[in-house]
Amino acid sequence: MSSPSTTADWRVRAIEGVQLFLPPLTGLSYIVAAVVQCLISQDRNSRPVRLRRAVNNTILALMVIILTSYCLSAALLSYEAVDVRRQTLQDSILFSLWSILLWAFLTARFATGSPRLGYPLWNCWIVYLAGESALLGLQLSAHLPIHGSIFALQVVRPVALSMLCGLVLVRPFNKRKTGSYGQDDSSSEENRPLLHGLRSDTSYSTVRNSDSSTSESSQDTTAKEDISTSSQSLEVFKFAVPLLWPKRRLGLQLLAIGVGLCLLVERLLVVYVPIQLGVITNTLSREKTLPWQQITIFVLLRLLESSGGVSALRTYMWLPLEQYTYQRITVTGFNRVMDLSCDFHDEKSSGSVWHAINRGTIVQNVVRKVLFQFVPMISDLLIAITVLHVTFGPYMGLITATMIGLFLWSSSAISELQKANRKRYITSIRKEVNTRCEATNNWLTATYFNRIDYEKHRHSSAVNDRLGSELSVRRWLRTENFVQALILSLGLICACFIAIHHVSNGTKPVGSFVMLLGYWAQLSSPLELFSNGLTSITLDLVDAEEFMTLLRKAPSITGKPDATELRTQTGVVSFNDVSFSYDKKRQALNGITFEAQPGQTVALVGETGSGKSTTLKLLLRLYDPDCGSIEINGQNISDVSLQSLRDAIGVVPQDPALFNDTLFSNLKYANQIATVEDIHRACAAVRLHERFLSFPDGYETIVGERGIKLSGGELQRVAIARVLLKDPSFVLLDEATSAVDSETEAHIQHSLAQLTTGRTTLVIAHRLSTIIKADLILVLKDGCIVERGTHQSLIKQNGYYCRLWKQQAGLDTKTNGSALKPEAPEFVPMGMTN
Ligand SMILES: Nc1ncnc2c1ncn2[C@@H]1O[C@H](COP(=O)(O)OP(=O)(O)OP(=O)(O)O)[C@@H](O)[C@H]1O
Repeated sequence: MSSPSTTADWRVRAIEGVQLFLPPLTGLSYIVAAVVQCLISQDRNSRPVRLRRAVNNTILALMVIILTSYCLSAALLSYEAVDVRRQTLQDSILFSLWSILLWAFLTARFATGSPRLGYPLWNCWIVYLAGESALLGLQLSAHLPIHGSIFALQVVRPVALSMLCGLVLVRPFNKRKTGSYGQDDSSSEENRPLLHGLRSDTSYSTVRNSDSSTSESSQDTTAKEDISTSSQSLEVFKFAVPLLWPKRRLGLQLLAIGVGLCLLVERLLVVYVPIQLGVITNTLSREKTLPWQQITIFVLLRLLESSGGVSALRTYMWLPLEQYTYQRITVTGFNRVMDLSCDFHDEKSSGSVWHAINRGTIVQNVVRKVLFQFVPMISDLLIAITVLHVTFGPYMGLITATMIGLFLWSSSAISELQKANRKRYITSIRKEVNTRCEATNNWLTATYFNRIDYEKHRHSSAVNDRLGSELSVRRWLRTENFVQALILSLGLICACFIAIHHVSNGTKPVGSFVMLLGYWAQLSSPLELFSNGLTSITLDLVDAEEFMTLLRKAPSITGKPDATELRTQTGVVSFNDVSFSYDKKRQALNGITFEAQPGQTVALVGETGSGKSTTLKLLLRLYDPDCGSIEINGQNISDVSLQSLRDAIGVVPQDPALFNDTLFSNLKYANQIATVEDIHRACAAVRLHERFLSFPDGYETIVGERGIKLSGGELQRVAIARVLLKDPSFVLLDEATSAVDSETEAHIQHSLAQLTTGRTTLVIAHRLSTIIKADLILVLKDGCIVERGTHQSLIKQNGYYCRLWKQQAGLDTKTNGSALKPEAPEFVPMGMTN
């Protein structure tokens, strides 16, 4: 072999340039493509494609061939370099070593992760194909002397790369059905978008939105776990940053800028402290006098770098920002839950919703960890590689990069391995919280059935399950730490050899060795932080995503932007051929048509589950009908604002609930501008005023959770008093007298008569005796109106209503001795008494 005669040839320079820049540029393109892919991951078409085993193996084999060819090239070139000292050889060896590092990473990623194709990988293949082809072309045209086997390896690589790229070209990017290379990935969990099901049909998905909400919910967790931590972080960032940036708060924005500057200064300190230490050592070894000036600078830099220095200032400035973000996140989460529609609230488990709202602060944690731990860590690593590369030459840079690569790869590989453990851990935490919530919420039921011990046992086994799964996660963490410590030590040994070699040769001063030790220490801590942080951030991300799910959930019932106010002056309510189904499988209402004239009372009767409550829910727009329309005074209720609609309607529910507050506050809840006199008058109307005054604390009596400290009759009358205070135009009564004895019922009937006077009323009744004077009685069966008319006309029809009436009469005769006693209380609207 002879040295090239045309070293000044531009082609040689071009070869050097390609060899120098190809590996880092490809690495960079991989990162950029990964980020871009993650940013557009919501777009189904851009998601990576899961591969068949055969294609998978072919790709893996080709990647291994390329990796091996670089290993062989490095070995052959090194062997050649023993005899021939030539700069181009050194460049080629370095190029091979960097390529080994890159391809080892790509191959390991492809082999250990669930194999999938995506832009990042395609990108690397294409860039490398271009680079290797250019190298080959330049080498041939420059007539550079080249070893036969090295040349053969140089030819093998573009061929293998072309085959890889060919696979990309043959395989349609967006193929969704089973094709020559891909499986139908529409069902693949791996290929679900990050926030799969989080837009409208979420893990909190409603029966209405999804036929298979349960299975989807459980798959959600799996899908979330399958997505890499980095892409999850980006998703959280995309979502959280607009929420966390203090818009229109100049003071806070300045603080945020201050925090950014502190981070920058901290990075500069990371560079300068070890350099300064090296300078002191060099001065000491040269001059044998104390370099006071250098030492003072070093001490100052160390002070600034310590936890009492710049980082303390950063933390100080971060505090108001942290409070701001907490306020925004918690308030936004709570507001969203309160704004969601009835379908969500029917479906939810309160434990998981509270958990999700509380865990909203995790979003803040993720942002904080990424901003203050991960971004600085990455920049510290890049700085360390650059400084060591510049100080000790390319091999030191290579060793540092290899060590970092191995470290990060082992972290993510172990993290991948403990995916199942982590999933179990997360599930067990949820189970523990839910068990606790359910048991305490249902304490009374547990007591009725003497199941307190059972609940205690259930809770304690949930806690044990949680602790058990936590133990395996923590054990894996220890293993991870051990592996990483090993990698760090091996890296340090290699680096020390290179540094000592330079120092002993006299090419570098002793100070550079001290500087290396300083950098290594600086490298170790962020890397260890990374390994611990990765697990905690993965867990945080699952929680953060749960919170994001909540925020992304849109209410299914909303007011139209051009909604008008409801006109309530007359008070006609009409249902026009209304049909509705909760789950789109079973009809709850079918072709309901009726009209309630102003001030009239329309009664809904029928067997249980026939759709009576659903009719009232539709009028309140808790749900929208699937077809047909509901009108009030000729206005379709879906065209008026929800606010004005619900303002106009008063509801006395079957099972009234109060807040755990005083009687007075609970009554005032119905009308914030009601005076004490108004409240007393309303209570007097329902015959409760005297009774409340007789309580030791009077109106200040705390009613207990959901009003547990009041009797059923009292509760029902408080509900009526509240509607009286609200003074609505329409009244909906759902079994308002269901929980009372005959005497109380008589009182309540009196109150109801007052309440319904002049108001259009829809009333649900099981006891037909309470509605015999209603203007219109609708008899429902299986969601349809089977009979309609007044009591007398329905009895004359001798149909279903008549049978019900007779049944109840018989039942009443058996139980009370009188079927429909003439004195039995009847629901007689005030307007109908004469
Ligand atoms: N949130 C819901 N999700 C799914 N199905 C529901 C829901 N609420 C009610 N249903 C179903 O819709 C049907 C009608 O229920 P609805 O509550 O209107 O009956 P009802 O006539 O008021 O019964 P009851 O007299 O027992 O109160 C029932 O079959 C019920 O199981």
